[in-house]
Amino acid sequence: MDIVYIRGLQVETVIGIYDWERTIRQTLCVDLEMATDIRAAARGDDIERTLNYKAISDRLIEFISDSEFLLLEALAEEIATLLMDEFSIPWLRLKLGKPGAVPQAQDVGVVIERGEAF
Ligand SMILES: Nc1nc2c(c(=O)[nH]1)N=C([C@H](O)[C@@H](O)CO)CN2
Repeated sequence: MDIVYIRGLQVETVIGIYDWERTIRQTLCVDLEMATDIRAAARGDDIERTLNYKAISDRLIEFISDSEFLLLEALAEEIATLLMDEFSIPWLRLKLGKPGAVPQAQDVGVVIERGEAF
């Protein structure tokens, strides 16, 4: 199994359970690992045969920017479903960090794995 990844993608959005959080935009940090087999793309030197991290980053930015979830958990599940459906990803590991949420912590958030690796 091979991995195409995106690390440290920063996106501003409305997210949080408190009233004050519904009135501001906060920065989330996305780390994403996606299972794939890169051999066909490598053989053909062909972007069409692999997971295009630029296209996936653009989709993530669009979706997260437009969303207004309360919980990171809810956003993470929606992102996983969307990416697996739209880009035919069999397995992914997604980390959503909310670095500003707890001032005493460097970062807080969730990590999920969905699908089956091969
Ligand atoms: N497991 C979670 N815990 C908390 C979340 C969350 O989304 N998932 N959210 C908050 C607040 O919105 C927080 O980020 C404000 O500082 C608290 N705990």
